[in-house]
Amino acid sequence: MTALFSLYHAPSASFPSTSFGTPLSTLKHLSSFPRIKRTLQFKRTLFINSLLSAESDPSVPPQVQTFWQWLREEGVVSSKTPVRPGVVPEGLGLVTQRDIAKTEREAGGRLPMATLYRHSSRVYQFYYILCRSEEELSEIQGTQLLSTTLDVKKYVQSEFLKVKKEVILPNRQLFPFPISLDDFFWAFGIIRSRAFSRLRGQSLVLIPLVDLINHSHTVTTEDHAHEIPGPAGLFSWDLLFSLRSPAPVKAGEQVFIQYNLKKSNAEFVLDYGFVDLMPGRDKYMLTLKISESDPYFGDKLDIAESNDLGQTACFDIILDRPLPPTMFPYLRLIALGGSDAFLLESSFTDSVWHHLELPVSRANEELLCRSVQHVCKSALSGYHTTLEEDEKLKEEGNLDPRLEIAVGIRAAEKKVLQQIETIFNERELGLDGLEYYHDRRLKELGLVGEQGEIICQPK
Ligand SMILES: C[S@@+](CC[C@H](N)C(=O)[O-])C[C@H]1O[C@@H](n2cnc3c(N)ncnc32)[C@H](O)[C@@H]1O
Repeated sequence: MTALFSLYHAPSASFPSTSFGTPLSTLKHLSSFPRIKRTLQFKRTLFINSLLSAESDPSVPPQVQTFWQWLREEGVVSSKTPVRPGVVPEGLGLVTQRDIAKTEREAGGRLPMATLYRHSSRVYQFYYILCRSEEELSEIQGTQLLSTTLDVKKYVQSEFLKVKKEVILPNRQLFPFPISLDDFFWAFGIIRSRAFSRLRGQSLVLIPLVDLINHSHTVTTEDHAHEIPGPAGLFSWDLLFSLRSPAPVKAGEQVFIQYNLKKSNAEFVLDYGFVDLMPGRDKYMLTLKISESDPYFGDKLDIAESNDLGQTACFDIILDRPLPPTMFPYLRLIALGGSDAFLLESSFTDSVWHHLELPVSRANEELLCRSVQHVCKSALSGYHTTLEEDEKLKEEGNLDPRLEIAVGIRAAEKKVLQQIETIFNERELGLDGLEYYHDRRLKELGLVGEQGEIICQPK
């Protein structure tokens, strides 16, 4: 693995594993902008002669050429740097200047951390989901992506008001122009899509140049950021942050990393502005809840909690994958009542979950099937198009890229909902053929004959 860049983070601290984007929960814990150290030290001596410098590549925007030139003057990059900025289908990217195959030696230079350059709108054409008009957002009407987007928007808006009051207004002279909510959305987007996260106890770092690296679904490891000891100045030694290509790359090709293996396509759109081709990213989150008005609420909650679930449980349903294993027991627990309520008695405390892993009674299984079918139907009725209409639009092609993403997201959600519906429709049709708690109990007691008949005396 070749190190593309290595850089020093002052003061020294450990760099645990790194990837782009950070969980929203992490951001929610930040009451204001994350504190970002102002200086970084890049390693000074880097790899091989440039075949084509960024400043001689006319397709690279002038701001990036100026930036690259400045990096050269600062000694951050040199003729030996193995990559250069290049114009690629994903906007800008890092293109190799020679074959990259194995790890080599590095040294350091300095780079002001606050140096950020605004990208052309082309690169970020998908990004501004937070800034999209009502009309554009209506294309994802009914989707979980829309509700998450609106929640995030509300959160960022409230953070903006706080930052404006506590930081911007009292320090007006520090800002070259008035900061609007849209500027704040832009900054939020930059951090979400470009910052390295999970560094040094959850802080975020923005690293210009390194952040030009794009994502590819063909990369199956998030192993690209490393912490290595090395020289951090003339007389100092520290831990260096090193970005490495996860795979060998031929000269002139683009280097990619894997941004995140776990995120859904909706999260990809929200964080990075594109959908990924990796299978398993199309998901629908089904939220199930034990109602407070349930006469057995307390008992059910105890059982859920002793099995690492709660009053509310969220299940990620993935397209073309089986349902999460704990979903059926939880559904049976919610639906438990009537003559099945004996399972909630204290004598069953230790075994109830085991019983819920298999069908309890016809009534219980039928109730849960109907409830899930109802949830799916109601979710499907919230979209303003049908799956067939979406598929037709996709087939016709020539969609505006933003619309293509919207259609992709809403079609994927509908496919998952239809998949869930089909599973529960088929289950309902097969209710008569299932074995329930009492059947199993009679078998255990030896009260069922060869032909399935109930016998009076144990065999
Ligand atoms: C960390 S930046 C990478 C550099 C970026 N391409 C640029 O021009 O500055 C992340 C952004 O690059 C774009 N990007 C990265 N990988 C992509 C991919 N596989 N497909 C489409 N866009 C991608 C998205 O706009 C994403 O938000």
